[in-house]
Amino acid sequence: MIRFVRVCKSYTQKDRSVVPVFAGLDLHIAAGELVCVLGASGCGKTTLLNLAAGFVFPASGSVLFEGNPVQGPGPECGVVFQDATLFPWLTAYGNVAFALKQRGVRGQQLKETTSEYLAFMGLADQAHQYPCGLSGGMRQRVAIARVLALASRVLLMDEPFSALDAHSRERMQDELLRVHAHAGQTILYVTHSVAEAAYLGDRIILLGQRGVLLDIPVTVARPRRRSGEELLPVEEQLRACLRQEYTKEE
Ligand SMILES: Nc1ncnc2c1ncn2[C@@H]1O[C@H](COP(=O)(O)OP(=O)(O)OP(=O)(O)O)[C@@H](O)[C@H]1O
Repeated sequence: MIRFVRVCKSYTQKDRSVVPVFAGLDLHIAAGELVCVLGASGCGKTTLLNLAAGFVFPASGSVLFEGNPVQGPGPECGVVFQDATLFPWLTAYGNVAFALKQRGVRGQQLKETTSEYLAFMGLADQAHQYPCGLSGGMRQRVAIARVLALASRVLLMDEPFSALDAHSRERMQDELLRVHAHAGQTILYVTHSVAEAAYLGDRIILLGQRGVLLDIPVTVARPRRRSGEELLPVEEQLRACLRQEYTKEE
């Protein structure tokens, strides 16, 4: 569904120095896959999502969505960042409805879809609260409800739960798995947590300074046990690879 073909990407800093990020990255993401992306800080995880979303473009090579070059942000991709970016002057309901209105949804369908997705994320009672009256977890759930309501076929998630407390994070991870099992979106999920990647991923990609270091499937059946012994071999493989990468940097 998404293909990165010999993608080269670098950034020019203010002092004109060039930071190379990808030099010939090849990656294929199949429809319906939940792919977790791990890697040391600065290796290009966010850049990978931004390329898939059409927020930035490769210097050479191509990023393809169903065979066509990604030419800019489109309705097929929903993006969730680390901190929910909600309009503070709109309620939870207003934030979800606004996104739907942008897509031309009106009238009864607008009301029904907005309410349905807020309820799906457990926010029916908070629908008329403004973001400042919601907890961080609730704001993040509104952001996810907004993306899900748009029925994007691809979800690009950049450390979406990292600002949450441990309990909320686990709940949100399970909600994401429930949504994925229900709607089968293709998900690219950036995380710094080996345990989170092993718990969520169908497949884990470990990025390093020289591109993809590891690309492994997680074949453990769901529901998985958090840090269960079935996941240990995957976690250990990832940790060993990350350790090596950090050692090289030092
Ligand atoms: N807009 C930009 N302008 C200049 N340099 C950038 C820009 N965006 C990213 N970079 C640089 O590109 C490299 C990759 O950044 P990116 O944010 O993709 O990494 P990351 O793996 O997501 O990092 P982290 O885990 O810390 O979020 C970094 O060295 C970063 O400083």
